[in-house]
Amino acid sequence: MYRWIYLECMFYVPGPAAGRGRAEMAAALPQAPPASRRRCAAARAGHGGSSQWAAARACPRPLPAPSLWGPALGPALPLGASGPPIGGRGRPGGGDWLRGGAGRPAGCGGGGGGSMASCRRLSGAGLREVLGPAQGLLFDCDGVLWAGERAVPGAPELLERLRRSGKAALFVSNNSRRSVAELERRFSRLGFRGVRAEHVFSSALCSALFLRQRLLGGGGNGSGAGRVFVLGGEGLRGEVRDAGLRLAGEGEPAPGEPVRAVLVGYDDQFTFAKLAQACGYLRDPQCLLVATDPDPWHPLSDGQRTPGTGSLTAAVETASGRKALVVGKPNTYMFDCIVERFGVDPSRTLMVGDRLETDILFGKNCGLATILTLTGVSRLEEAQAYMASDSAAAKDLVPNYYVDSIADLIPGLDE
Ligand SMILES: Cc1ncc(COP(=O)(O)O)c(C=O)c1O
Repeated sequence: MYRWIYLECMFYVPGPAAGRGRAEMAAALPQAPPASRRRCAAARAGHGGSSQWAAARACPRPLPAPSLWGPALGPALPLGASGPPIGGRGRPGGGDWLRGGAGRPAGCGGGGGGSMASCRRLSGAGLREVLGPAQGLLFDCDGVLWAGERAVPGAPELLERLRRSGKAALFVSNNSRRSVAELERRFSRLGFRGVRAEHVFSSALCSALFLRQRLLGGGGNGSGAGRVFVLGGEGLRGEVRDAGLRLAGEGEPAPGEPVRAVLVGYDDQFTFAKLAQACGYLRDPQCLLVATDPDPWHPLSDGQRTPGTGSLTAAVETASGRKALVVGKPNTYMFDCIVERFGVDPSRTLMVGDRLETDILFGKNCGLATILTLTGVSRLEEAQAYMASDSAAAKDLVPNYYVDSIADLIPGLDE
């Protein structure tokens, strides 16, 4: 039986952002203090702050089993004392680290990590070749597991078959609309059995962890840390509160208490007045501008599109003259959160997504082999166009493999 392997305190470079154009898409996360290893060693030695939590946050341990559904899983490590090191694997500027591979794991199976993506249909014997050595898969949610309120046919069965094959599954979503608790209920409602909130890494959760790290430095209860102005709904606001931070406009502000961050998420009540308020806070250069995800738009069932967080972030960036730090895919921060909690071996982990500019680039940035599924946003022709391009940046958007639907992966798994 396979097991996730804990990679102790690895250092990566946060991925350059992409989505609506890599250059102007949100910046990679800022450089972190090179504290990860020290933190880990200190926590193990009992100097990690609030003991058990600090140790757990600093030093994730291998899971007892890869199954993330059953009792065999064992407890997930708590995420919450500090969040993973910010950009802890980084080196200044992000630059062209994708080419060089310093600190990056070797490729997985058919060419994750540093090797060239091939955009090959995954079928027949190739399915077993790729899925066989994998210890686990990361799944994007919308467009991969479900579309709106309908599960992709065969998707619940695939997760069940992965569980029976002893392979883990975790979920990475740029959707900042809902809390992970709400997402857990959604999994259940759509027929996905046994998925728990701690298996889900949303841009709302990870943004809250990121802000906690930046504003509280991994400890404290939020008092005196200043407040966060959130452009977003209750799901996002709840994650920020749960991370121990206080929201602008709620409760009694202490006299002179500053707003230390503006967090832009999906806000379907976005207004000119809110934009102006955000810009007012951002006049203070100490006030962070953070966005949950770079998604420019989302498809609707009638073929129309609805604006995504990336559109709102662009408005705030333009009006404030500031550049947002974008936490969600393709930035590697979500993967850092996963590694902190579960510890995974990137060289034996596959990333499955439907959007080239976020999911596939995220997989690439994290050193994972990637599978594009054609049930969502991106088309095969787009991947082929990126592959034909002379631009190295475009080639980073090419998946290693593609399938028509994730149900096509089922024959590659043992009974
Ligand atoms: C507001 C919002 N953000 C982001 C996403 C993308 O989510 P995912 O990363 O799960 O595809 C969606 C998908 O519907 C969405 O509605």
